[in-house]
Amino acid sequence: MAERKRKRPALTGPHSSSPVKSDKSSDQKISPGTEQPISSQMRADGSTSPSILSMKSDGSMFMPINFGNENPERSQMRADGSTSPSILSMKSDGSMFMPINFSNENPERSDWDQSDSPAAEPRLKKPRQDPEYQRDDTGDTRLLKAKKKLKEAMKKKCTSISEGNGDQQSSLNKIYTELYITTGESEGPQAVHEFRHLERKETEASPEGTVSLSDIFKPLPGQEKLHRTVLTKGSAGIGKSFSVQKFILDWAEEKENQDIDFVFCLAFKEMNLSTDTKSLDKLLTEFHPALKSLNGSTDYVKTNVLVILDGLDESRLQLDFESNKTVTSVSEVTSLSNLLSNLIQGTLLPNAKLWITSRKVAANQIPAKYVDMVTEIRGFNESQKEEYFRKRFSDDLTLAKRIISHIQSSVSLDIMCQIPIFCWISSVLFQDVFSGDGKAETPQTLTEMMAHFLFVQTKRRSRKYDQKKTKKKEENLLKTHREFLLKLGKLAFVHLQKNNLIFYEEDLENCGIDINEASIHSGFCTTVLREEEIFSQRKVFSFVHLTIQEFFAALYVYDCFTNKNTTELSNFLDVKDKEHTLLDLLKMTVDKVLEKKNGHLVYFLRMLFGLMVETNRRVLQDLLTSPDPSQDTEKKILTYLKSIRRKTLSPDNCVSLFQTMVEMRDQKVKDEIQEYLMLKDRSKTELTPMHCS
Ligand SMILES: Nc1ncnc2c1ncn2[C@@H]1O[C@H](COP(=O)(O)OP(=O)(O)OP(=O)(O)O)[C@@H](O)[C@H]1O
Repeated sequence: MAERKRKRPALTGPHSSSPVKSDKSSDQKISPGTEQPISSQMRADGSTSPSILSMKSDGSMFMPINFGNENPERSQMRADGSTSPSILSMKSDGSMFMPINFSNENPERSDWDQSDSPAAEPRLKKPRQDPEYQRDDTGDTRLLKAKKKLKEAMKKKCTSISEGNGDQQSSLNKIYTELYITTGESEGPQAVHEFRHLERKETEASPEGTVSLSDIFKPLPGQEKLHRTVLTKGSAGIGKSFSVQKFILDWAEEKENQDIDFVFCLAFKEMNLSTDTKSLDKLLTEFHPALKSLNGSTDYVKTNVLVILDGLDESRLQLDFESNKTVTSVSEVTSLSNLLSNLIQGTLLPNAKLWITSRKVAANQIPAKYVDMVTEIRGFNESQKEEYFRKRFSDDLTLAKRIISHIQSSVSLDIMCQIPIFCWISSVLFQDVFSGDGKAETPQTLTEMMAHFLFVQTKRRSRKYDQKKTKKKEENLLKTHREFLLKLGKLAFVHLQKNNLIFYEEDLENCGIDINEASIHSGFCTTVLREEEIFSQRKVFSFVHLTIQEFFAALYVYDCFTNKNTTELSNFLDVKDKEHTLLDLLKMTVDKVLEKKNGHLVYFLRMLFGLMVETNRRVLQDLLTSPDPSQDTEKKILTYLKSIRRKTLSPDNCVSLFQTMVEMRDQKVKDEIQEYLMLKDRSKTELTPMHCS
């Protein structure tokens, strides 16, 4: 019923003790009651036209593979050639004219009076003339108070994070490593990282087209006006949610973006839990109880607001931009999907900044005309990757060095580690390997990497919690835990189909999982007890990262396929009446996944097919059954994949199939692309859509 998460903010992290700078913006930007609000967001020409943006020209489809970002700013231009942001009359929001709420003149003075707190903000030097300020003869206002409370809450939420070992929290500032972020987007939907090394020098040499996280709302060189909506794309585990968390933390710690008064973060995976209608004000307050101190006033809409919508790909809402009901007031009650589509269109909170993050395959749900700037997180470049390991193992730099050189010794591992989630998995994996006998295995594919990860986590869990350890048990580690691991696989698969990433206790029980066992199986499924009462204070569970849920789902389906246990899959494939061969089942799965528009099962497909290859699953031999070798299924399914690629496929699907073949260690397409890139005169060579995508 709920969805899951990939990186999750610590809900109970300690309060940061970092010094808080004085809030220079607080007496400048908040202008409640004035008719001259946040001028920085206004178009100089006063126009109210929405932005129009071509996210990807059709032409790009058949251009030579562009692993870099040859024309990064193309996608930021409006159709009229201007780069100006959309802007809208402040007055379009009915709430602007709501009477100021005098019902609670000075309700929580004592809370606000925290002048002894290190985080206390300086008071306003001069009393302001507008009524909202006059009501408070000390100059403290409810807005300032709410802003301060919000910053404190955000700091608490974002200071530490759980990266996977449920029992261990890390400081975000300590482990956060700068990411390579470009403006515009790469041409290939999501496979770019597979070959990025081929042109790494080129991209790293030029900072052009790159943007720092804290600058995404600042105008680009040559761009005079600010943009309202930024869409940040990136593949799974590339660091989107981590970036969101870091952006918020820097704001809350008053290090960056102090022109923004309120930062609200709405994660789609959490919004999926909300079923009732509500106003935007109610939604924001549910997610950010700091707003409660405004006692119902919606004056914050007159300040500089940033709303972050994180993880669009995790959304189960149908966003309708064509025939949705127009909503202009934050107090108007409507459905959640209506609220969000109006927010994205700019009819709701027209003056707010909006930041949407999404995996690439799901990002096209938002019409280009509602996006002013596209950025893409491309993961770590060479030096950032090394920096990551040095930070993670700052107390053992020799280990960091060994891991870095080990990763660099394998081309595929090196490429995989451009994606931060794999740096994390590698650090878990190689910490274990290098503290053992030193005979490190070098995973070559995503599936193999995940298989090693599962093995290491199971071993850790066993060391920590298994009371009666016997040598035999250790040797048959995966066999011992097989039943539990496959139940987790079932949970992963059942909910992946529905794009559910957060589960309740009853969801676990429905899959036969003992809650206590799930809780101690940290590293896979972490217990999260919400600190805030968002919708209900209930125990919720999620896989540490979506990629891990996808891998578990693949394990489960692989097991069902190879053991002919297809009754469990009848909701997924039409397998009721007939017995099907493994090859049939795999073919049906490809067709089913390619049918899906949002691409949310493609990583599952990739790893399911990866498991068909013996080398990828050798570390899991006690857990999984091998297919009958006489059927030659591996070869036949590869032939099938190659035959599909000749049919008309979307670029995203082409890439998914390509990645699936790479996962099955088929080198053909990869070799053809490399050959092409070596050519002196590429113009004479004809490329297929598969190569281009
Ligand atoms: N900048 C970073 N510094 C250090 N570690 C990072 C960074 N970005 C990501 N990571 C690591 O990668 C993991 C995945 O990152 P994150 O959850 O942000 O990815 P995502 O892009 O939101 O993925 P998905 O689309 O699957 O949700 C994090 O849990 C963390 O371990």
